[in-house]
Amino acid sequence: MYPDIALASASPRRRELLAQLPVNFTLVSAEIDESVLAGEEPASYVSRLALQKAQAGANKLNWQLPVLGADTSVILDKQILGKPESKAHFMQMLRQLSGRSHQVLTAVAIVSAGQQLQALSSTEVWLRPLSDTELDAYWQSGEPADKAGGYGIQGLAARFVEKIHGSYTGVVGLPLCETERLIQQLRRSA
Ligand SMILES: Cc1cn([C@H]2C[C@H](O)[C@@H](COP(=O)(O)OP(=O)(O)OP(=O)(O)O)O2)c(=O)[nH]c1=O
Repeated sequence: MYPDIALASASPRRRELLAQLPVNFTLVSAEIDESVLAGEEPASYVSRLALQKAQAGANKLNWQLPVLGADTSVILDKQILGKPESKAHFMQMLRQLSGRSHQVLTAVAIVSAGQQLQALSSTEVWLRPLSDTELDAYWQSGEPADKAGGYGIQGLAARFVEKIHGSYTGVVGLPLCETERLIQQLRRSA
């Protein structure tokens, strides 16, 4: 069937989540520079990146299809934590996240030739205290490497999570409630 939308993402999680909505989609790659700008607030950062991913995807497709982009970051005391660059970086991040709560922000953007739609999902996640031995074993699993904040709530790190307040799918990378709402808005305006 002809796709309604393109997903500008290399993330298998986003692909699986979007497949849960009644929408036909195709994939497009969109590499962008993910550096944080000087003085940039976390919410502005994730929103800008989601939009840039969608725009980069739309450019590749010559704006023939609406394109969806998303970005997830872990925020601790206004500090933006991206993916771990090394084991040392991972240990440093998870020691900071251990035994307290942090925020996970996921921004979603849909761009088409005529419009730009955006949503922001914010979730508070509480991790229990984590020992260095547990963290070492978790790093060896390979799971943390491609995850913002160095953990995956949907994977082996599930047992570290005491509670969450907000959107589970938002933490995994694509808040489905907000995303479906944006797709409906797009259809209404078509
Ligand atoms: C906190 C958390 C993040 N993540 C993932 C979601 C995102 O894929 C990733 C954050 O990196 P992003 O830069 O948002 O996305 P990405 O590089 O994986 O994919 P894209 O091509 O769309 O840019 O971390 C989880 O899978 N589980 C979690 O619990």
